[in-house]
Amino acid sequence: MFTILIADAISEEGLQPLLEMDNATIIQKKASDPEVSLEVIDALLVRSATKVNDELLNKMPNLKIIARAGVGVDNIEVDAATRKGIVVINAPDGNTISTAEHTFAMMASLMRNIPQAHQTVKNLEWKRNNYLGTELFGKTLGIIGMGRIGTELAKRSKAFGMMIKVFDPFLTKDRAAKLGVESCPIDSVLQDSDIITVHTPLTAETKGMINEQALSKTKKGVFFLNCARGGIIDEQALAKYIGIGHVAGAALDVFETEPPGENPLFKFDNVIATPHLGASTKEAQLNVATQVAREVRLFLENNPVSNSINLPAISKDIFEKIRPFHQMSKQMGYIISQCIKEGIRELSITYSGTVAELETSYLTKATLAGFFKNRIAVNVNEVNALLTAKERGITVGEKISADSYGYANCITVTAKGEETSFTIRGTYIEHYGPRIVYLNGFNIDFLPEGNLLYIQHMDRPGVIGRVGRILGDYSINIATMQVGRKEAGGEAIMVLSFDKPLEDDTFALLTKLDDIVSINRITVSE
Ligand SMILES: NC(=O)C1=CN([C@@H]2O[C@H](COP(=O)(O)OP(=O)(O)OC[C@H]3O[C@@H](n4cnc5c(N)ncnc54)[C@H](O)[C@@H]3O)[C@@H](O)[C@H]2O)C=CC1
Ligand SMILES: O=C(O)C(=O)COP(=O)(O)O
Repeated sequence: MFTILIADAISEEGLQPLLEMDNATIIQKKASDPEVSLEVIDALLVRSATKVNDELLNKMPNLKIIARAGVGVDNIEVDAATRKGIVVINAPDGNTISTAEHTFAMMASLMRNIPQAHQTVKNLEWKRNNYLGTELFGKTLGIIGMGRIGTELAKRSKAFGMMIKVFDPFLTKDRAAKLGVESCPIDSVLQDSDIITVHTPLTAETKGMINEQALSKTKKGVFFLNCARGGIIDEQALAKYIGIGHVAGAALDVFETEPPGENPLFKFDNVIATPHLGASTKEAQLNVATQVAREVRLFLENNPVSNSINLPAISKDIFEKIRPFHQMSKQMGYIISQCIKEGIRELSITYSGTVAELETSYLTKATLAGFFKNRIAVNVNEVNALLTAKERGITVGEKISADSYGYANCITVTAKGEETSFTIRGTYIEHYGPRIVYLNGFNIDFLPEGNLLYIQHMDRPGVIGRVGRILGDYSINIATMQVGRKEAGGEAIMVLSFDKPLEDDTFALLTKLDDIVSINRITVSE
């Protein structure tokens, strides 16, 4: 049973995929509501109002996924979520049109003084001479950030006869040409534009990117728009430049603090504002809610998600192909972790045969997840596997090899510690399942599941019998048993499986037997 918290106002109609789940309880309350038991929540859905910070995440140990029903994830501490292995997803294109339309509406309103004039009419005033506007036609619009919203705004503005200059370091010349915009350095956008609008995410790099220095490079009489994020345009600097009459006006949908409270910009009649309404249309809200609700459901039902911020996208088709290897990789990581008794400094994984053509990086992360399970307190999964390895100084290597040891596919994992190293190899056989075919120098063949006992011993008569006798004396049923050796009379291994975990006292007796080199209890769950 899953518990899903919808912490902000999200379209009920869009939430249908979640509401229809019969194994989920949906709670629609603020995360700060004392009635909400944060510790049981599996999935959290938010818009921009809820601040998902480390403090909140620490109260949600069961949380597996955070869904942002919108684009900007600056209200979510993605690094903190990643460290905790929590997947973060958003709805990247559900509100693009609405936000582009809102930006355009703000631009048109600003240039024609519509909000100010509207208010005077309602106050029974008729001040036609106070509101001389400016045409959009023939003006240069400077767009900083030419992503989805910037692009849709450019299309609409071109239809109004505007010239478009764009600054976006990730925009290629080809794409700019296709869109009919001029791609140029930021200073050129600042110097030549009549109206400047920002459409970047709020990041360390974009925060305050329109500061006093940038404003000083603009034309006198320039207009500014911010329908992206408060803070991209420095509010104090903007107020100063409006105050001295350099900036002719500004239209703002977003603020450094929301709600903004007292703000130096509000005293200017040529500043118009909306309360973060860019995405507030019926259509956008239905789109974003449906997108995230579908993704959260897919995720909870163990399927891949496409719009993750901290996990590489993987299609359902590809995921279906790697699913068996994914499980086997986790199992191998988990087995290695129980066989090598020290901390490791290196984990290298070699893929051969058909598996080498699949998304191997996902499998590498699964191997690490298996390795860290039970070694560290944090839940490690594909989201935080590489980060966790890095934090612990473990080098992770991935190789493709042409030698698949006669199998259609195989994965070889080697872990190296200071003193020891351990190698395991597995193959997946269609209609038969995963098999471990090599353990630290020995060919073998066993199913990596359940309660296993891995014994390294000398290949001498009676060893297997002595092990069997102790198990028999304690009424322990051996489900399967596999043996392997390099040469007669040398070292050998046996791997046994049981229906129940082996008790401590039985295990202790086995460790005392002659000719046993090492003995490991291994549990492979999932
Ligand atoms: N007011 C509202 O209600 C809404 C606001 N937004 C905001 O709008 C932003 C943009 O949304 P989309 O266009 O959908 O995102 P997007 O990811 O499609 O586009 C962002 C663009 O900014 C560019 N960029 C990143 N760093 C840059 C930099 N330092 N300088 C110049 N360009 C840079 C990227 O290359 C990308 O092309 C979102 O991050 C969000 O904060 C989004 C939706 C609604
Ligand atoms: O999608 C975005 O980035 C937005 O800013 C929309 O925010 P909201 O969901 O309306 O709080």
